[in-house]
Parts: sequence; structure tokens; C-alpha cells
Amino acid sequence: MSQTRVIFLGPKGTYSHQAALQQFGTDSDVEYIPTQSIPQCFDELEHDKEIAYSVVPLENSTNGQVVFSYDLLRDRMLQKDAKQIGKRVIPDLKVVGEQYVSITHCLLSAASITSVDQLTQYKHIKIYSHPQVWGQVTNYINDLKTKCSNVKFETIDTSSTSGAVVIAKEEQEKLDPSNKDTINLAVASETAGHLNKVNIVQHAVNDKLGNTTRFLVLQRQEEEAPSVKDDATKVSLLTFTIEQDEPGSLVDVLNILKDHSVNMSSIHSRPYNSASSPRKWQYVFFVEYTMDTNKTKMDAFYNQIADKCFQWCLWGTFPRNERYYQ
Ligand SMILES: O=C(O)C(=O)C[C@]1(C(=O)O)C=C[C@@H](O)C=C1
Repeated sequence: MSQTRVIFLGPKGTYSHQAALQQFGTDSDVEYIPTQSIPQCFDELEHDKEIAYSVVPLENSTNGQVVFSYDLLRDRMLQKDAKQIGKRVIPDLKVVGEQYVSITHCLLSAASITSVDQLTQYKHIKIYSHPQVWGQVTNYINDLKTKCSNVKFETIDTSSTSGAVVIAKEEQEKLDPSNKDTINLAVASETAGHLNKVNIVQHAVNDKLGNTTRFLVLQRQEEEAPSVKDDATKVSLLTFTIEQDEPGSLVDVLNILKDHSVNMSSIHSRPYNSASSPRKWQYVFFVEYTMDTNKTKMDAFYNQIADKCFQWCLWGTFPRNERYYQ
């Protein structure tokens, strides 16, 4: 049986890897292929027909949008050569699922320390992690700085959390084991720590318990989406732009959801600057909503959306993750 190839932000041991495993399981007919960056998770799925799915982070319960992913969706709706039918953009990718991963960050070290108290003996502490993490461990890092007030601190962005463990370990192994000048640490999952055989200096360092990241499962538009139970609650993700100088133009769009008893679950925006417009600062809006497809007249709903938008794109209608919401 041919393997289902799934790409995710690697290396193995990232929270994205965990999300992919939650979605597709550990059967031998699934091949998990790590990528170097979130943009690659979009590009490779679009261009490599051997890849079936991609799993990307979208938002975190502590520090909100993973803007890297939002901007990749935004840019695809706005790109000049996007396939368009009237005002509707038809993207090359669609959303077919979601996963929620409990994010429990650990402080990891390749040096032979096992307690934060031992950090005060160093002159320079370098901590590596994915930029989305810093907003989830702000208080923890500040407390560490207070505890090690005479130590120089440096936080360094990496392409992923488990990638941070690999780099911190490589940097630490360049130093003499007796060195007490610099120590290289990482903030990542316990799994990433075990995979890279490094010490867990401290468990659960995220500021908020229940810290969760939501991931989207992407597929190429033309592929057949996985089957969905008829009674499943379905979520839709819609992006759109409006004539922003028309007062009430955003409300006009949101009123369409209200008029059709569509329940909006989230709204976000991301700025963009269109060279073709005299306006310097515009927004793409992202709304997610659940609807009872037996009650909502879908054609009328989307025709009215089209009337009120400048451009719009339906990224997918996919099953709500029942395990997370039960
Ligand atoms: O670096 C990882 O482990 C990822 O899966 C990326 C990512 C993110 O971009 O938000 C996912 C979950 C965490 O919030 C931290 C990083």
C-alpha cells in the first residue's frame, strides 16, 4: 500500500510533529517528513504531488496568532496569479482538519547540569527556541534573569523548538566540558529533549497551564478530502478584504453571518500594503465560523459575502476536533 506522506515543521520532536502524529497516527503506511520552515510546509505541499498533507501551527492559547502561518495564507489570497472566479480566490491548498497540542515547555541543556541553581556559576546563558515560544515563557525567563542577575542572558530564535535543542547541543559540544563561561540551553518539549539525549533542567516552564497550540491540516485543493461524519460540527475558515474607506464595510460582512445564523468563532486580521492601492495600510480579515448546513442557505450566504467583499477566499470547511472540545 503506498504511503501517505505528511510534512511538518521539523526536526522530529517539534509540537508540529506531535500534531501530525495526533492526526495521522503511527501506522506504517504514514511517512512523516520534517521540513526546515513553516513556509516550506506550504510550498512543498503545493509543488510536490508525492506529499499528501501538511500540518502547520495557527495559534496559541497564550500568545495568539502564529503570524508566520497567517501571513502565508494572506499572501496566497493576494498573490497576483491566484486563480480567481469573480471576487473569489481559489487557492492551491485547502484546510481539511485541525489538531490541538498541549504545549508543555521544558528548559533543556546538553551541559551536565540538572538544576537552574547551577546556572549562576556561568557568565553567559544562551537560550534557543522558536520565536513563538518567547511569549509563552516571558515570566519564566524574567524570573531566571532575576535569579542569575550577574549573568549575561541571550535569547536566540531558531526555526523550531526541537531544532533549538539540536543547535544548543551542537554549540555546547564545541566548548570544553570544564568551561564555566557560557552555557547553551533550549526551550522545547520533553520529547525533543529525549530524542536529542539532553538533560531536562526544568519541566513545565510555560507561564500558563493549559498552554495549547492549534494546528491546521492542509491538503492540495484538487485532492479528495478525508471523509467527515455527517453529524460532525464543521468549522469554516474565510479570508477577505473590503473597501476599507466605506464606513461599516466590515460590519456589513459580519452582519451576513448574523443574518444567516452563522456562529463566528474567531476573527483576526493581518496588515498588507497593496502597491496598486493609494492606501498605505490595509487588512486581510480571517473569520472562522460554524454553521448548520441544513439551515444555512450556503449559495445565498456566499453570494452575499461576495457582494460585500473586495476579494474573498474560503480555505475549507473541516471537522471540529471533537477530542479537544468534548
Ligand atoms: O517549533 C515547534 O515545535 C513548532 O511546532 C512550532 C510552534 C509554533 O510555531 O507555534 C508550535 C507550538 C509552539 O507554540 C511553539 C512553536
